[in-house]
Amino acid sequence: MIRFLYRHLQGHRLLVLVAALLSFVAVASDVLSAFPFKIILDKIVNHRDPAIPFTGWLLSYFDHFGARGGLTTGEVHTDLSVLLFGGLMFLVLGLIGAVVAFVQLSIAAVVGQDLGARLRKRLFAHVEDLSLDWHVRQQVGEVVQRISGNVTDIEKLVADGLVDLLSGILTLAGILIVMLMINWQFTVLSMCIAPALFLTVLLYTRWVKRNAKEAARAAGQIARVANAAITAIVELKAFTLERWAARIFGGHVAQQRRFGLRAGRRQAEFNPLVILLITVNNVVIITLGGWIAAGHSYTLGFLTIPAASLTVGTLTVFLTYSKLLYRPMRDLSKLTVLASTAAAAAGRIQEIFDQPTEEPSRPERYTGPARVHGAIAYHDVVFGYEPNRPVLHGVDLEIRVGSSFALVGLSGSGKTTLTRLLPRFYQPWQGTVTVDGVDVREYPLGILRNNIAIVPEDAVLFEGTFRDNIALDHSDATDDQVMDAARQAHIHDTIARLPGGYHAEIREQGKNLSRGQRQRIAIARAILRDAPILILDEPTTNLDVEAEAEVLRALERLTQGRTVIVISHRLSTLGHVDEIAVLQAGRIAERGTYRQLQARDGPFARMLADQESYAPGPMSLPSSDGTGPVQFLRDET
Ligand SMILES: Nc1ncnc2c1ncn2[C@@H]1O[C@H](COP(=O)(O)OP(=O)(O)OP(=O)(O)O)[C@@H](O)[C@H]1O
Repeated sequence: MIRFLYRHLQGHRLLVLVAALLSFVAVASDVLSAFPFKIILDKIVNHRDPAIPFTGWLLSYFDHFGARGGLTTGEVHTDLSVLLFGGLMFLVLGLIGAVVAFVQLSIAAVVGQDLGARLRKRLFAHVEDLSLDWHVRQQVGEVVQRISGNVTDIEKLVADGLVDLLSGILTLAGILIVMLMINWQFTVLSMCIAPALFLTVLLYTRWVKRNAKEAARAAGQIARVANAAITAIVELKAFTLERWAARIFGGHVAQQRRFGLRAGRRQAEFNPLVILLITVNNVVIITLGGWIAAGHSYTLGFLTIPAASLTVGTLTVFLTYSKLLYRPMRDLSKLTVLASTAAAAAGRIQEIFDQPTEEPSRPERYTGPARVHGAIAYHDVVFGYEPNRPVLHGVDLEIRVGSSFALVGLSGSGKTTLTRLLPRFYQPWQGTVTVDGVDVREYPLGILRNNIAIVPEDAVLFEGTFRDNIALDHSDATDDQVMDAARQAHIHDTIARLPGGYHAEIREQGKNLSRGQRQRIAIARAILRDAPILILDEPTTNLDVEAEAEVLRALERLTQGRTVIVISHRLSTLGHVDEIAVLQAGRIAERGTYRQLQARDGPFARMLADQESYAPGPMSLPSSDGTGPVQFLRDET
C-alpha cells in the first residue's frame, strides 16, 4: 500500500511531507491549548506566576494594565497581566491551529483529488489498452467498480485519513508526554480508561461499518432488482409475474432494513458509551485530583501520589486531555477501516496495472505506408480462445485487393473469430495473417486498425451528437463530408428531419433509433473512415425486410473499391460476391463463386436448399433502382 501510494504520488511527495510536518504544529497547538486555563487558575487560586520561558517580557508589558495591590510575596506579575497573557496564548494557539488545519486540509484535498484523477486516467487508459481476450473474461461492472469505487477508496484515505492518522498518533503521544511531565503518577491513574475507550471505539466502528456495508450491498440489490423488473415490465406483465418480482424485491428491502437497524442500534449505543467512559475518567480526575490538590496524598498499590503535587490549574489540563483522548482514538479506529479498505482497493487496482497491454506494436521497425492496398492472406492459422481448444484448425485463405469475400457456415464455425485476427484483436497460435504480404504483427496497431473498418451485427452508438457519431476520430471532418457520408449511407434524410439535425443528441447508446438506422449510421462512419479493408459481420441480421433493404443499399456505396470480408447467414444475398468460403468447425470446407458452389452438391448448396425450403420464396428485395434483388455487392460490370 505504501509503495503503491509512493509510486502514484509522484510530484506531490513534497506536499505530503509539508502536510506531515504541519501535523506536528497542529498537534502542539492542540495539546498546548489546555495551558491557558492552567495558567489563569494557578494565578487566581494559587497566586503562582506562569513559568514559561521567553515570555517574561510580555507579562511585564501586560503588568502596565493591572493593579499591583494584593500581590503575595514571590508574585511578580499582576492578575490582569496573567489573564491577558492566558487569553492571548489561547487566541494565538487557536489561530495557529486554524491556519494549519486550513493548509493541511487544502493539501490533503489537492493531493487526494490529483491522485484520484491521475489513477482514474491511468487505469482507464490501461484498461483500454488491454487485450480483447482480457476484456471478455471480465465482468464490466467489476472493472468499472475498480476505476470508480476503488480509486475513491484510495482518494478517501489520502484526503481524510493520512492527516488524521498522523495527527491522531501525535496527539496521543503529545498528551501522554505532557501529562507524564506534569505528574506521572496521576497520569497512570487518569489514563486508566484509555484501553477500554480504544477497544470500544475499535469494536463499535467495525460493527457499524460491517452492518452499514451489508445494508449498502442490500441497497445495491434493491436497485438491481428494481432495474431488472422495470426494464422487463412487459414480460413481467405478460407472464403475470408482478407478485413474484415484488416478493424478491421485498426480500432485499427487508435485508437492507435489518442491517440498517443493526448499524443504527450500534451507533446509538456507541456515543453514550464513550460519553460514559469519559465521564468516569473525569470523575476520577476531579475527585482524586481535588483530594490531592487539597493537600492529601493518595496511595494505590505501588503508586503513591504525593500531597499537593497537583494544582487546580493542572487538574483542568488533565480534564481537557481526558476529553481530547476520544478524538484521536476515533480517528485511529476510523483509519484502520479506511486503510484496510484502501489497501484492498490498491491491490485490486494493481492487479489491472499488472496485466500486460496488447502486444506493443513496433512502430520503430515499421517503415511501410500508412495506407495499405488491402490484400489479405491467412496461412495455416490455428487459434482458440481457451488452451487446448482450438476454434480455427489451420485456415488458409487469400483475398485479392479490392475483391469481395464472403464467409459462411453454421453458427459457431469460427467466422467472426477469423475476422478478429485481422485487426489483431487476438493473435494466432500458429500460422500468420498478412495484409499486403506483411504479417499483421509487424504493423503498428494504430496503422493496422485505421486501415480496417468494421460494420458489426449491431452497431454501437456513443453518447454525443449524430455528427460526432459519424465523424468519430475524424473530428476534423467538415460538415459537408459528414453529410455526404450520411447521404451515401441513406441516413441523411432521417437525421435532417430530426429537431437539431446532425447536432441532435443520441441518447442511451441510440436505443431510441431502429436497428436499421443504427446500422446505417455505422455504415456512414465506415464511409467517412474510408479504410481499404472492410469487414461486414452480419450487418443485416435481425433486421426486417424493409430495413435490410435499406442497409444493403447503404452498403452498396461503402463496399465499392475496397477489400471486403462479409459474414452472412443470408446466402441468397451473396450472389455478386467474388468468392465464398464455407467454414465448418474451424476449417474451410469449400470455396468458390456463388454459382460454382450452388452447382456443386456441397455444404453451401445444402445450406442454400435448407434456407430456401424455410423461406416463403426466394429472397427478392426491391433494389434501390427497382431493377432487381438487392445484394451485398452489386455487379459493377
Ligand atoms: N471470447 C470467446 N471466448 C471463448 N470462446 C469463444 C469466444 N468467442 C467465440 N468463442 C467460441 O468460438 C467458436 C467460434 O465462434 P465465432 O463467434 O467465431 O463463430 P461464428 O461462426 O461467427 O458464429 P455465429 O455465426 O453464431 O456468429 C464458438 O464455439 C464460440 O463459442
